[in-house]
Amino acid sequence: MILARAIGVTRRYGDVTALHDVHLDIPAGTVTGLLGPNGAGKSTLLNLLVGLRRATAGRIELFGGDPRDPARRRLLGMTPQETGLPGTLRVGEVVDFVSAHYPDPVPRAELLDRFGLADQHRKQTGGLSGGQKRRLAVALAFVGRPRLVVLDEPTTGLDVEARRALWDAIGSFHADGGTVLISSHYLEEIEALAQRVVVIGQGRVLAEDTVEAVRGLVGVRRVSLTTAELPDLPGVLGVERAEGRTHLLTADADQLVRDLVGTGAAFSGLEVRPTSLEEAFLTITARGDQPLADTVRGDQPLAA
Ligand SMILES: Nc1ncnc2c1ncn2[C@@H]1O[C@H](COP(=O)(O)OP(=O)(O)OP(=O)(O)O)[C@@H](O)[C@H]1O
Repeated sequence: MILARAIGVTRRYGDVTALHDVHLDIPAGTVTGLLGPNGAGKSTLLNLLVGLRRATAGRIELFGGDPRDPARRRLLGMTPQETGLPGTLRVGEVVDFVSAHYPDPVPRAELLDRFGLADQHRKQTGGLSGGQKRRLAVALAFVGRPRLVVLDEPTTGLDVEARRALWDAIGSFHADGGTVLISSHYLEEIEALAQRVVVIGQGRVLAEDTVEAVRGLVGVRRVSLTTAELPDLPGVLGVERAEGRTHLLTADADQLVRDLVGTGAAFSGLEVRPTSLEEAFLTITARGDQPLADTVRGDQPLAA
């Protein structure tokens, strides 16, 4: 069953096209990760799916109908990228207030325990740390036992321990049959949580696949060296030259280095480093608007 669906959705803000002809299905029982660099259109897509914004063209379906219908919205839990909590209310009071909107809310103690906030229930939210506020904001998305939870970069600003605690809570919701759509900049976050990943760049869906397949696509390494003449090497996705250095992009740095040594070419200052996800996206999306799977091919240089 498909819980949420974008059908040929375009969204413009004035002259900016934030999303262009996006198709996306969120099947029940899955954790889908939405991955993309800054400004890719992730928040816009999430906000459209939950009915906070309207599409310029195309259609959104939430639980088979209009996402603005309150009866449908009640089956949804959402934590937007930025949340404000009333600073003078206590943590427990905020949970009670939100719980009152749902017929069968998760009991307060259970919810706070699940999100590592059990000790904080008497504290005013204004006195919570940034990480605690974020955890509370995410916990509130789960209070009404939603069928679908939408989380927009839920762990931004959290330390490693808090991030893991949140992953555990999201993971156990999924283990109980829950459906989650989560956006993130962090590949490891998507790897930890999602089975399926949708890569979005410049307002378009560039890839939609298992986490493993997409990791292969964006797992590009940068091999840098100083050399007078670069031999022909297999598996080179792109070549850049800057300040006397040659930078090769490849999905298999070990093999590339073996091949390089095998050619007998003279080189110095060999360095291998992972490209960041951001960098990989910039390189890949710089090629234009082809789907990622078509873009990352060994026979095409990625960078001019
Ligand atoms: N309210 C708005 N008014 C004008 N332009 C907007 C508005 N919201 C988003 N945009 C633009 O739409 C594009 C997509 O933005 P969006 O926030 O959806 O991206 P994102 O992938 O969520 O980015 P980030 O990872 O930085 O949160 C960007 O170019 C952004 O500047």
